[in-house]
Amino acid sequence: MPNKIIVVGANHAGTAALNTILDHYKDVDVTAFDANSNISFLGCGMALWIGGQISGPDGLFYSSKEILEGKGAKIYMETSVNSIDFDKKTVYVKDASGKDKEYSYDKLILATGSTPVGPQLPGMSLDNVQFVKLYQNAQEVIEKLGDTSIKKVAVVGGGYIGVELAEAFQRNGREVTLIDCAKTCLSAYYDEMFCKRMEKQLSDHGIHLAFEEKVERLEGNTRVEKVITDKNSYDADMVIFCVGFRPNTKLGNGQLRQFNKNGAYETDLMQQTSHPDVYAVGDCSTVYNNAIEDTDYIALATNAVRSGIIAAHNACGTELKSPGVQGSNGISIWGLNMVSTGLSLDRAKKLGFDAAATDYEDWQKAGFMEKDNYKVVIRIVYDKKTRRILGAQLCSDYDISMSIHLFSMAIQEKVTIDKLKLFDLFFLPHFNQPYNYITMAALNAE
Ligand SMILES: Cc1cc2nc3c(=O)[nH]c(=O)nc-3n(C[C@H](O)[C@H](O)[C@H](O)COP(=O)(O)OP(=O)(O)OC[C@H]3O[C@@H](n4cnc5c(N)ncnc54)[C@H](O)[C@@H]3O)c2cc1C
Ligand SMILES: NC(=O)c1ccc[n+]([C@@H]2O[C@H](COP(=O)([O-])OP(=O)(O)OC[C@H]3O[C@@H](n4cnc5c(N)ncnc54)[C@H](O)[C@@H]3O)[C@@H](O)[C@H]2O)c1
Repeated sequence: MPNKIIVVGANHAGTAALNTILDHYKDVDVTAFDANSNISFLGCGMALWIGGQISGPDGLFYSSKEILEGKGAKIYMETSVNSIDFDKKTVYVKDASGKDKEYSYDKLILATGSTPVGPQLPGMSLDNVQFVKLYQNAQEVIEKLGDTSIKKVAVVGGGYIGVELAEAFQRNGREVTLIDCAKTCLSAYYDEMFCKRMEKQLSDHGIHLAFEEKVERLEGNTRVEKVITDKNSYDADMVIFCVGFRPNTKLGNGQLRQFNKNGAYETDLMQQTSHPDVYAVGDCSTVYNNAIEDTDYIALATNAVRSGIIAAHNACGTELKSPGVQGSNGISIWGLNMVSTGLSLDRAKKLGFDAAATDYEDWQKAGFMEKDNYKVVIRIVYDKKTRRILGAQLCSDYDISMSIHLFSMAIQEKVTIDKLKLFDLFFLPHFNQPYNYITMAALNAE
């Protein structure tokens, strides 16, 4: 077992690694550095906070320096790791008081996460042009929203963050324009028929949609006033950019093997990098995607936590391999719930699969259940040659979120669409129908 483990970055992935080491390996000397002043901020709460759906940010943290130190770790906050000598196994840091220090390790876990993509456009340095990632970003936006002259908010990027924030700003009493260069919102996660349903939900609630538009510049004096796209101009007192994340790999650039698509640290199933003593976890690293049966980049808190646990056990000498991931995800906007896992039909085809989809729409519960009964739309994507399930999407005003886990497991275990046809699903009128839409969609598959 190694004596000394250093964890760089102590947000979701780093905290998961630290907790695993502290809970299971009593004799390890574990030290963590984080450049920020807080640990474990749940970014998912930012929209709920802005939209007034929760009363404040207090519940959005589940760990702290004190909690981790109480379990035996040494935690240095506001301490940036500036460089690493991977041969000498030494990290070089600048501590909170500005002093340079160095620390040696036996095993290193990199959990340096990601940073929001910032397009290089004229006007990006104007006031009220915001990014949303850290707790401090959320605080700043909330503080600025105290200014009632901020009436119009433009959200650039209609992915998960953008759609959630569009709802949040509208709930907050602002006029919202949601801009995306793609044809629709959430297009990385869902096929068009699901995206269109979300589009309708957004426009029914007053969000102005501007899709297939490319932002060219921002205009204003000191404060932003306009977003100029290749097709239109929108008045905006605040502009939020949420056009994706980029892995933060400054410390290992050129020294550790990197994913050809975006430079994330390439890891194996044990989260080990190209250097045997170095692991990488969370948003700075790759995962194995079972749907494509290959290495991939999927930035999610869930993957951060799982990869943190895996790296910690391996760094401490217990071999643990990841079963891979499916990128399962979900969103709930004004009560419209959508969940997906694996590949959409569109993405499967783009990746070269001979893919097909089987769709079904029905009521959630038996027809005689007059209350709280909602329509559900399901799509299951499968490979026509191997019959392997590649993905699934569900959409309803009913809470169908738990159904997606079945498909996540099916993709992980390489279940075929035919196996799903007579799969045992219970029936109780309070919950579902004897001819369950999952069964019906599978039975209808060609
Ligand atoms: C608004 C928003 C909503 C989200 N909602 C969801 C959701 O609903 N579900 C979901 O699964 N995911 C969601 N995500 C994504 C999720 O937050 C990320 O996938 C997750 O934060 C990744 O965790 P991480 O620990 O790998 O990286 P990060 O959260 O990026 O943390 C990296 C840490 O490393 C530290 N660090 C970096 N470089 C250094 C250095 N050189 N020295 C010291 N410290 C360093 C940073 O200070 C930071 O604390 C959301 C993200 C945002 C922004
Ligand atoms: N509910 C959840 O699970 C949840 C919630 C929030 C964030 N997240 C994760 O956090 C990460 C970051 O989220 P995100 O919303 O920033 O990324 P995203 O990948 O979900 O969406 C980015 C969007 O920006 C658009 N875009 C890209 N460049 C653009 C440009 N120049 N102009 C206009 N539009 C542009 C894309 O078409 C896409 O729709 C993702 O991995 C996401 O899955 C997950």
